[in-house]
Amino acid sequence: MEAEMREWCVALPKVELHAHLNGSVRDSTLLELAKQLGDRGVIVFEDVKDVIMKKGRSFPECSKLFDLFHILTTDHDTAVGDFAAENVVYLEIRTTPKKRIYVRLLLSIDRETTLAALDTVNLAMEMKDQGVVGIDLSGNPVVGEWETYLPALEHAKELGIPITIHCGEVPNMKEIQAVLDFCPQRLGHLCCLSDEEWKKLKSSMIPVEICLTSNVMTGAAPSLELHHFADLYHAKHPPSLCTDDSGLFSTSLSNEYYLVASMFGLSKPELFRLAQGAVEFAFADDKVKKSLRVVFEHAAGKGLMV
Ligand SMILES: CNc1ncnc2c1ncn2[C@@H]1O[C@H](COP(=O)(O)O)[C@@H](O)[C@H]1O
Ligand SMILES: [Zn+2]
Repeated sequence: MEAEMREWCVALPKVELHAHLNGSVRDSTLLELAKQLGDRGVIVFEDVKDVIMKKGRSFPECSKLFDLFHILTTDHDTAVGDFAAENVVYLEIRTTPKKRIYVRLLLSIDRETTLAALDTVNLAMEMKDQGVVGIDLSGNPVVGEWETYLPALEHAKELGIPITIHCGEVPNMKEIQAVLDFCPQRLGHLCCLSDEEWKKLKSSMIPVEICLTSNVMTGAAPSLELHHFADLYHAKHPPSLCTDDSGLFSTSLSNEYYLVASMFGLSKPELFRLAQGAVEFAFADDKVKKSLRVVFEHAAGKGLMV
């Protein structure tokens, strides 16, 4: 039964709206990269080994890892980095497609690098016909002030670039209220909201990127059972299930769907509609959304809903 449900969740077409590129690198890959850097004397492998392999991750531990990600993934050991290291300035990379997948990029403003925020928005604008479809605000949630990101985010809004914001991973009433007032196209997390903010969110109908495993692992949510997904879902507030950092938290999008089924008792048709609904919150253009709708119609036609 459990295995059958897991398989069904894998077969279900899914739309991922909240995945950090470097957070999606597997820990075995990170370990391998760290080992190579250790061998070359760039880092001390023994110092980082335990951080990479540790399972429960508080925010301070996550931010330690974020710093490490930065070193590991900008140190030219990744495929694209190898080309960059030898001054290749334009790269046409080819791959044999196994299955059809649309990939779009959101550019993240990192809370720790306020100065780059405006440049990030301008870059997103420049690259809007090259796969970049939006802006995100993320990074260590206990760092930085909302006011310092606001001008760049306002600029993005004026340019018509869709925005999603990490909000309420830690209790920060002032910022949560300001973010809700800002009214981005999507919001991520929303774990630590007061009753009043909760009400405001629900009346806004802003879609929420729900990251169950991430929230439980970082301690942003008290437990899976008590996660606010259930409340939002029953209030018919639009949620979309996401992984956040599938590598960092050893999860997958199929697993997040499975967790919702096993923890909150959603049926297959309900899970199907949850996945299907996320198409409408994607930042991709209408043409892409149209073909995604067809993917779900076909899947329903093939009897996947039951
Ligand atoms: C756990 N919850 C989280 N909260 C906030 N920011 C997070 C995050 N998980 C990841 N990131 C952000 O994504 C970066 C890694 O991917 P990229 O280098 O951008 O591909 C991290 O450095 C952090 O800034
Ligand atoms: Zn995130």
